Amino acid sequence: MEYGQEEAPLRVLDNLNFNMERGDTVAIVGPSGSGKTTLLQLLAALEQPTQGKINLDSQTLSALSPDELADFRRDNMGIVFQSFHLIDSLSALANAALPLDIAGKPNATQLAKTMLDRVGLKDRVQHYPQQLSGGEQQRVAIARALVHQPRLILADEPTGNLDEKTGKRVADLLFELHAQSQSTLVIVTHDMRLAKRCKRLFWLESGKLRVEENSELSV
Ligand SMILES: Nc1ncnc2c1ncn2[C@@H]1O[C@H](COP(=O)(O)OP(=O)(O)OP(=O)(O)O)[C@@H](O)[C@H]1O
Repeated sequence: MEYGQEEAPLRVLDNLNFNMERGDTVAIVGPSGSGKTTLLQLLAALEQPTQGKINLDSQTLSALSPDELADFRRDNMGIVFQSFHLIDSLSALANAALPLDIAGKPNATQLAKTMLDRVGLKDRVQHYPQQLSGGEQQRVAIARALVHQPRLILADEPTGNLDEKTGKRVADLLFELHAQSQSTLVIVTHDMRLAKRCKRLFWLESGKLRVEENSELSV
């Protein structure tokens, strides 16, 4: 994966080749600037690889048009962004219901309420993002990412902005929801305690990937 102009491209990821199994938990780790977010964006098809391809089950993501990609993402992925990306003009409930609303599901509000309850925000459903703490906003973002039970959950530094206690709570929640839905969970993190809760560690450095099976899984 390269960024930038043709005459001076910046090669961020170089010849990566890996598989993930359904139900896997993967932590993407590595120094700042090593391409962790880039890799997550590629998996989310928010960026396209300069060379090579990414398949999710039998679907090659780069073969899809932007509209098809948006539909594919909506149906199959839940993305938790580092800076939440909540919509300020929508309540917590409307934010959490968004993926289902967009997909035209009739019971979107009820499912979003149930999900907000599960993330401990039953009493905050009518609050707007600016009326919520960082941890609460992150939990709304998780509820929104998981409300449609995606096959693939992608989370970029999901605990990065949170204090230790809230961070642990948010991480517990991600793993719990992952276990219940048998989805594949991919987390970008600097936090090795969080990374070690994953079955596999993807170490990125100087554009290369080293995959390590986690023998000391600490859930
Ligand atoms: N849109 C872009 N255009 C040009 N260069 C980019 C772009 N996005 C990222 N980069 C560069 O690619 C490299 C990898 O960035 P990336 O954000 O993937 O790293 P990271 O490992 O997630 O870093 P951090 O841990 O600091 O968040 C960096 O050198 C960055 O400057």
